[in-house]
Amino acid sequence: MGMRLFTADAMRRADRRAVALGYPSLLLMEAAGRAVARAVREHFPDARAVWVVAGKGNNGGDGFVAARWLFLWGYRVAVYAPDGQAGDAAQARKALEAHGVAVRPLEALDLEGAEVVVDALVGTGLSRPLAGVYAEVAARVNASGLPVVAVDLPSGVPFTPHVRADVTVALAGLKREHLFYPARAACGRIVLDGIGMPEAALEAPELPELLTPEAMRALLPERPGNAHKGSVGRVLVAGGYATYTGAPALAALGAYRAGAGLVTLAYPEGVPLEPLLEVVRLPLAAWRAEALRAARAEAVAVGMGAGPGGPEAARAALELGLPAVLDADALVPEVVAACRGRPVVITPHPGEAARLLERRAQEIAAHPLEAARALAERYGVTVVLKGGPTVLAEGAHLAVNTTGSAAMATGGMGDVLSGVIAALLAAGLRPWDAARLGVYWHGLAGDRVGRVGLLAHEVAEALPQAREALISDAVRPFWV
Ligand SMILES: NC(=O)C1=CN([C@@H]2O[C@H](COP(=O)(O)OP(=O)(O)OC[C@H]3O[C@@H](n4cnc5c(N)ncnc54)[C@H](O)[C@@H]3O)[C@@H](O)[C@H]2O)[C@@H](O)CC1
Ligand SMILES: [K+]
Repeated sequence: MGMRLFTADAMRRADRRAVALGYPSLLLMEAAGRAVARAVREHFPDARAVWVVAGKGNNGGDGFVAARWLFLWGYRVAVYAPDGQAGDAAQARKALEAHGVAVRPLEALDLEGAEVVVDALVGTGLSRPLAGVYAEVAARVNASGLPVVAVDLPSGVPFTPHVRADVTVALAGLKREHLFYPARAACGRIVLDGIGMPEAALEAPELPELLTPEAMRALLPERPGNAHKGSVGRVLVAGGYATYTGAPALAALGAYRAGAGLVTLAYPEGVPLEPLLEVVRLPLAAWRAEALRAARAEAVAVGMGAGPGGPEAARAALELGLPAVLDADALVPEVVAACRGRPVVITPHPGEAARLLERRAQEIAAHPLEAARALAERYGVTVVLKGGPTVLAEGAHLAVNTTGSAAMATGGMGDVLSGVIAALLAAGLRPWDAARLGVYWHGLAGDRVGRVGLLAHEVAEALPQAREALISDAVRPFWV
């Protein structure tokens, strides 16, 4: 089973399924609280005094459990919470108080002497922005500068105000707030703990898939020992325009670094292309399919730096009937609308997606999952909606990438990605597999180069070693 990205509702359903399977919910809370206590011990090994702020729901219950274990491990512990817990959370509170640990009201919060704060005010049960004493506690915790370990989610996200955590212990599964900004920025380092939740309870194929190293490794095309340059994928890159001489070259580089055997670059005659020794050049007087056939390609990437010639280049490339990646200047509604049901991957950024959906780019960026799904529905193609994180859609399937960083928001990065996906299509992968693996691998390569100042060609250069790392099991997802 692939890993899924949960919403609060979906996690509640998983909870109920676990209970229906016979799994006692108090055991989940015990495991959750203990995982939080362990996270405190591991991430702040020098701390001896931990203050816990807890709410009325199960998130608070996890906080009481964490406080009990920290107390038993010899920490100085102070716990602040309102009265009125019920069910498991009330039990967890009693178990803590049985050790003689007093729970004081939130209003009495005094952070003097604390070395770490555990934030267990609210988790997935948040129903409105924090206000009153909760908002005050969040503000005081933030202002204290003390390290914060959040239980499941930093309390208050995705609204403001919210707690800003250094470590967030995600329970049972990752939620949207752990992946998407601005909430993600409040999480700090994210560690996922399974809390003993039965696998069957977590099965939720309707939810977006999270791209994991295991799942992506399985998609890597094999490279037979007797491969030759014509047998592992021939890619045609079509693009370029007066001032955009680097974009198609970067796509060609991406395709080669992702394993293509031969890359041909078609571009308008007279465009002074960046030199790339290994690329076969195909200068054209006009964008015509007959001319492009000469490349004998198995997949095509079109649109990178094509300027106003983008739509024409795309029409000619699509006439070849090959699996295709449409990017940049090829992403106009009339062109994409002709691709329904064909093996076509489109790779818009929010601005291009806005053009295709006739919406505002801010709207797309604020609701990327919904936008990717809408694009897939409207155009009947495989969608790669680039962003932090990149979101993918095909038919009813959604996926969210887990590699890459804001360092990859630089010129040419998307061109490399188009080349990578085209190489994977040429190697025989289905569009959904080529798109998911391409996005994941590209991000992984970026992560290996650095966190700021990345150049697109460096990311392309890092693709082979990222692949080696993936194959040799040396890649850990960000939540481990
Ligand atoms: N399967 C799971 O994921 C498990 C989840 N557990 C914990 O349970 C949490 C969810 O528990 P609940 O559904 O009880 O919800 P929470 O405890 O997250 O929040 C609900 C409580 O917060 C109050 N509340 C909501 N919005 C508020 C606001 N703005 N200001 C002040 N109070 C507010 C509600 O009235 C209610 O008392 C998870 O985040 C996790 O920490 C664990 O106990 C173990 C199992
Ligand atoms: K919390």
